[in-house]
Amino acid sequence: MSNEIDFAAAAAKLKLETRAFIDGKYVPAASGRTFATVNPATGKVITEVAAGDDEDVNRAVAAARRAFEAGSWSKMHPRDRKKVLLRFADLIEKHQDELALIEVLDCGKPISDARAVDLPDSIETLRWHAELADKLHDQTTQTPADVVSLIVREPIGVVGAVIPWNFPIFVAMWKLAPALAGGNSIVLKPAEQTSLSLIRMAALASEAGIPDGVFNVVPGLGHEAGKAIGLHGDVDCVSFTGSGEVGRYFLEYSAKSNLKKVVLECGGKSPALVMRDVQDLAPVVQQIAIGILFCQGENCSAGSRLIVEEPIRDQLLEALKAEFANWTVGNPFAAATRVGAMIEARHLDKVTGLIAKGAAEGGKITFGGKRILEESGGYFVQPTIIENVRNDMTIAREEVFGPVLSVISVKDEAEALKVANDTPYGLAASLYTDNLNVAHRMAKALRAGTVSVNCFSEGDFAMPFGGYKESGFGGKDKGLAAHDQYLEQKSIWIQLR
Ligand SMILES: NC(=O)C1=CN([C@@H]2O[C@H](COP(=O)(O)OP(=O)(O)OC[C@H]3O[C@@H](n4cnc5c(N)ncnc54)[C@H](O)[C@@H]3O)[C@@H](O)[C@H]2O)C=CC1
Ligand code: BAL
Repeated sequence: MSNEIDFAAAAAKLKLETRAFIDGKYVPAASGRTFATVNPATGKVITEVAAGDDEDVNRAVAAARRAFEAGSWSKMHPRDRKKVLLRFADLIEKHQDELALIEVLDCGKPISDARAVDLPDSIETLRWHAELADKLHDQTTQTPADVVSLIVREPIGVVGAVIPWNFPIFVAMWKLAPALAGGNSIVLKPAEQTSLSLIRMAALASEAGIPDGVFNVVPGLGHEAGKAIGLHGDVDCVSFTGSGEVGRYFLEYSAKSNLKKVVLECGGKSPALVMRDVQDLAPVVQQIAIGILFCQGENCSAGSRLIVEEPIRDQLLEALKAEFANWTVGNPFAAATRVGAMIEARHLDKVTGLIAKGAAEGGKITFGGKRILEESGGYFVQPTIIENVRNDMTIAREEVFGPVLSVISVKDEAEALKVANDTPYGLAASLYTDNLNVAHRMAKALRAGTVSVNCFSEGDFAMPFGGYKESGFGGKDKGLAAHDQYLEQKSIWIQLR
């Protein structure tokens, strides 16, 4: 497939599975209800998806628990689990064109992103965690001669994974890969906007040899299926990515039910800081643009606040506007498209509403700022730059989750850090400087879970990812740290006789 017509035509021919996947089988929702899933680039209904609720979650959790207790996965030799997960990765790779098309259809993200980032990174993430299945050793401690101590790690049990719509397969993989590698059973709830790719992936998990009941997918609405997972007394851990509002619900659900472990990744308002010493602005503007425009800004770590030292502000903004002009917005199936559609009409309204508020509170829109391509029926927003932003304005405080960059000028490094850290969030920050001392000093001072220097990056799958402050709670995705979320630690103290 090499051109736009191929991608669109191939997407039109997809045979989409829309049912839940419970105990190794596709099944309709127990209630028989469905909900519509919409193509964000056309506003048209793609298909109807099973609307799982309490009953479906109960069935999925029961299947997950049965499988866990039976031990066909949880007690399998870790080396064999590794082989199955590597087969799962191979199958995803074999079907990656199809999965990328589904992702684009349901998410409105550019096909170039889905093919170059979402799918390959998901596959590599799965492989990396699979490889760890037989390499994470237990520990011992120094003891008296007549004692043996063991610190062993055991799978936590049934893991609920509640997934957002911006990176359905990718974020799901951040959770599934370490959880499965550790021997857990999973009940996964995709975001209602983007259920299709994860429903499809369930069949590949089964084909790879993951036993029935270990990998379940229950599509459904947040306040039904999501809430049912959160409140379920037999779910041991929930790993969630999404809004802070819903993250807080999961803490409440846990408190009201079985005190299940809760791990939250709740977005951000990440700064991109540009220091006056930067000599070559060309690579910097590219990275700033990627930071805010990749995935049309629907990215938890999006660099949405540009904090720039006054002496280089005008030069930087001029170059940045030229760079923004290169980011083609439109049909996500077109190979040249770099900015797709906002996920849904409600989100489009949120993004355009925040842009308007930014202007009303004193910001100056100097690039973009409007909904475009309305005739397509899709939810497209222009890449947007708002200047003269103060850090106390709504546009600088709320997560926009769109292609909207707020520009805040500062006098010096101290003010840059003060503004960067003056946010309830703390997910990520990127920093541009040619001075190694400035880089180290500021990287240490930034209150964020990930700091990238001279690039916009979350780091690869080996790097832990999660936020400080209201951006994160309870653990990290990715890296070795991700395994801790899904493993209990047991101390065994043996008195020798
Ligand atoms: N990666 C991130 O950091 C993400 C951040 N967001 C932020 O959240 C804002 C709103 O987007 P939404 O789709 O409304 O995100 P959301 O937080 O409502 O949705 C995320 C997941 O939570 C589930 N959910 C929703 N309500 C629930 C409830 N009451 N109980 C249990 N589960 C529930 C959803 O079905 C979905 O699977 C966005 O504008 C963006 O600012 C949204 C998605 C991802
Ligand atoms: N940046 C990938 C994860 C997320 O946006 O939720």
